[in-house]
Amino acid sequence: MYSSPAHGLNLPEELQGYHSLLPLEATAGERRKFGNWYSTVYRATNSTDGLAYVLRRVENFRLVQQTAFTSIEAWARINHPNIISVREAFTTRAFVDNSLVVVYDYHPNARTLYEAHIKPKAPQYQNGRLMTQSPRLPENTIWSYVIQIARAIKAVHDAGMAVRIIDATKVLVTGQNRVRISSCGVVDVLTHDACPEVAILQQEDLMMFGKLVFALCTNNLAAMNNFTKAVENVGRHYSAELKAVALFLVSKPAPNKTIERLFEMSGGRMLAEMDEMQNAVDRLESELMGELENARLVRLLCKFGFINERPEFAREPRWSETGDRYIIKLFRDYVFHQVDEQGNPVVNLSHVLTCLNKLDAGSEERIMLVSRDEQSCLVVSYKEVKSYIDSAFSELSRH
Ligand SMILES: Nc1ncnc2c1ncn2[C@@H]1O[C@H](COP(=O)(O)OP(=O)(O)OP(=O)(O)O)[C@@H](O)[C@H]1O
Repeated sequence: MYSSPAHGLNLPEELQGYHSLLPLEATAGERRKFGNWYSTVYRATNSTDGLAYVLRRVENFRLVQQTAFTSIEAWARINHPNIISVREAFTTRAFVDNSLVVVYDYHPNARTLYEAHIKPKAPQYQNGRLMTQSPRLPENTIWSYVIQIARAIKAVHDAGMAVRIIDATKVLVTGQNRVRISSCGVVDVLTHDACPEVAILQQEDLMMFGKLVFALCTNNLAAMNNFTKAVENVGRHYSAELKAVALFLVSKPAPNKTIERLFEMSGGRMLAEMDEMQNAVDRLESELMGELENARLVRLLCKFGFINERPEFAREPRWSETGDRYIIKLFRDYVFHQVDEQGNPVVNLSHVLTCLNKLDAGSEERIMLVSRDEQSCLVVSYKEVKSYIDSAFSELSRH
C-alpha cells in the first residue's frame, strides 16, 4: 500500500526506498537536541518488503567521509533482543537540507523509559490527596531493566564497540517490561572524526547506565545534579544491592570496572530474571496452544464452506445430494443445525467444538446422521467423515 505522507508537514513522498513517512514525535514547539543536532523520528514503509521501519533523521548534518558509515555496518551485524536492530544509513537532501538518516526496526507502541516512568503525569487523586508524582518503580522492574540493559551493553562491548547513548529517552519499553536500546550507531556517525579509544567509550557507557539507574530509582532525569541526595533517596527506597550496583556504575573509570563485574554483583537477580523469562515463555506458549486450536478449527470450517452446496456441481451426479458429499452435508446439519424437541434451533458452541475436535482427530466414535426429511439415517464414524471431507476437498483443490 502506498499512502501519501502526513499532510502539511512537507515530508518527502519517497526517500531512498521508504514512503508514507509519519513523525513519531511532535515536530513543533520546544525541541530537545540530540547532542548538537536536532533529530526527528519517523515511521516509514519500505517499498521492497512492505514492512514498517523507523527513520531517525539528523537535521543539517553534512557527511564529510563515507567511512563514517562503517560503524553502521558493524551495528547492522549486532542482533540482540535488547537492542533495536540497525538496518542502514544514508544521507539525503529530500528534506531540503543535508540530513543523515539511520534506519531501525519499528516496534509498535514503543514508549521511551522517560515517557513510561519518569515524565510527570497529570495530577491525580490518591488516597484523597492530589498527587503529581509518578509512582515509584517497583524494585523488581528496575532489576529487570538493569539486567536487560546490561546484557545489551555486554553484547556491544564484546563486539569491541560502545553503545554511546544510554539514557531514559533512548531506551524503549516494548510489550511487557521488555526494554531495548534505540538510536544505536547515530553518535558513531556524528562523531566519526573524533575517534576516541573504545575502552574510554565503554567506560562512558557504564557511567551513562549508572545515571539512568539513578534516574529510574528517583523518577528524576537530573538526579545526579545532587548526588548525595540521590544516593540517600535510592538507599531509602531500594535494597542495598541495587544501590551498590548504581554506585558501581557511576564510580570512577577503572580497568576492573566492566559490565561483567555487574553480572557478578547481581548473580541472584540474574537467576530470578531467568526464571521470569521462562515463566513468560510458558505463558505465551499456553496462549499459542489455544490459538493453534482455533486455527485448526477455522481450517476445518473453511473446508466445510468450500464443499457444501457448491452451485456449480448442483447438476453433476457425483456432487449431488448422494454419496460422500451427502454424508458431509448431513454431518454439517448434525453439527450446526440440531433442533430440540420443540423444533427450536440448538445453539450450543461446546457441541460444535466437541464435534469438530473429534472430526479433526478422526475419532472412531460413531454417530447417527438423519436426513432432513427424517426418511433415512446413516451410522458413520468421525474418522469416515474426515476421510470424505479430505477427499472432497482435495478434489476441489485439483479443479
Ligand atoms: N524503533 C522504534 N520503534 C518504535 N517507536 C520508536 C522507535 N524509536 C523511537 N520510537 C518512538 O519515537 C518517539 C521519539 O523518539 P525519540 O528518541 O526522539 O524520543 P524523545 O523522547 O522525543 O527524545 P529526543 O529528546 O531525543 O527527541 C518516542 O516516543 C519513541 O517511543
